[in-house]
Amino acid sequence: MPKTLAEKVYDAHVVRRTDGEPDLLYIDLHLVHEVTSPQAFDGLRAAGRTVRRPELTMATEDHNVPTLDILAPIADPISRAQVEALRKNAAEFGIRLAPMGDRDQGIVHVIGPQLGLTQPGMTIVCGDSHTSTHGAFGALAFGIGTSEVEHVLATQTLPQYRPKQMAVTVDGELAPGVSAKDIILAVIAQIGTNGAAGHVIEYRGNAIEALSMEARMTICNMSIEAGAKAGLIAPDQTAFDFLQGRPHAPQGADWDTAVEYWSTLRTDEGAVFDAEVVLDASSLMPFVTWGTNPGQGLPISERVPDPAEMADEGERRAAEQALAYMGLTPGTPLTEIEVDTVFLGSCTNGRIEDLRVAADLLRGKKIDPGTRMLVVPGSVGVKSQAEAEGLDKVFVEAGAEWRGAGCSMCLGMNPDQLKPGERSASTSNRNFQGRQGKGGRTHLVSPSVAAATALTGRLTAPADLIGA
Ligand SMILES: CC(C)[C@H](C(=O)O)[C@@H](O)C(=O)O
Ligand code: SF4
Repeated sequence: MPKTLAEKVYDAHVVRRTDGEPDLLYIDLHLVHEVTSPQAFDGLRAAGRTVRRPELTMATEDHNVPTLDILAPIADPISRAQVEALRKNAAEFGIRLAPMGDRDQGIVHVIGPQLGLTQPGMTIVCGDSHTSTHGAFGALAFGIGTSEVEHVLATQTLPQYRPKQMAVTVDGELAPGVSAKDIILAVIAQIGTNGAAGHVIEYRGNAIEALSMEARMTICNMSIEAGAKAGLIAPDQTAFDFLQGRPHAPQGADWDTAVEYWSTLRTDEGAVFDAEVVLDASSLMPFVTWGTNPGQGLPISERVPDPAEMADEGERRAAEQALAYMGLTPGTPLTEIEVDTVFLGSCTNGRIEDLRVAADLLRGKKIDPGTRMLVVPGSVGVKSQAEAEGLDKVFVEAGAEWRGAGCSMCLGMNPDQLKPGERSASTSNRNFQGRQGKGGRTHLVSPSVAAATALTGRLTAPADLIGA
């Protein structure tokens, strides 16, 4: 029977299948961070268990780490306790850890691909919803809860039910200044934050095939914001080129064998999807969110929507609440919304290509004097690469702050936060109430919109900078 890519990867990892019970899946790679792992390790300890395959497990510090003064003790007691617990647990259970200051440290979803740990055809889990990022390589990658983290640590397996399959097909050519972030924001605006619930999304079509790995990761990263369990893309030459030569990628004859297998990882002709969504890339504009969930987004040329014009009662109420929280008035052109903060970073858009795109727009210019811009590389590796290319200088000369690696202002679990009432343009993936700090207001944008916005102090499309 013809199978989808996700079904192939899933079926290749089933170690036990019994009627009326979930399948038991083998897990190839388990990524760990400080927030969702302490209780899992406590559970192991209490049961006298060990980690079944420590060499398939890798930990990093990302959510709670400051991006300034990383040698000083972490001020916040909860953050400090979580980071210290991870260090103790990694040492006790024999797991590799990239602590603050280590050259491999960074956001868990940035370092996996960077180190070549993330590979096509794998099952990858982490106690973190944006684990879907790794699906860009044709891996079945998804977030798990802390009790599941404990299960994977103890057994290297996970009970699962077979997910449903959704195809998101994107054909056509993106206009200049329109990026992967705009594709995924448009998809979520179209299907809603619950639109892919219970499904694994496969992104396909020539617009997806034309994307770099960084851009594919941006798209897969936000699958969860459409409610999906995971998102993936068939691995191709672009994926193989990205991986070749990375520290954990196969080498020599093993590389050739791996590529041969990886090349079979595509959806068979005639495979059936439970749902299909189609998008025309050539019709897309830069997208920005106006509300408090990632589905509340519009092309930047539009105006703040009027809840009164929304037919659906639930949608109308959600929009009313969102606008009240965001302090926005219906009918305001989105490009007139002024921000005080621009955040460029996160596991959605904190990779080298994202920094390059933004630096290209900022080179030789100054950001708006009333706006602060934080540039936070997703990992120490991204930071070093950017510095080797002189991007840090471009940002600093433009008036932005160049920081250390971590989740930073993506979420309020570290010192980088919005103050109540402050408004950001942010390249991250969630605009929930209080996400970037209590009372903070978030507009999700692409890296190029972030840079253009930093220059003007209001939501701005890169195309509108021409001649400015
Ligand atoms: C802290 C962690 C559990 C959380 C997640 O699962 O996604 C965080 O990374 C986020 O982005 O909200
Ligand atoms: S960067 Fe943001 S979305 Fe990604 S793992 Fe960190 S907190 Fe979660």
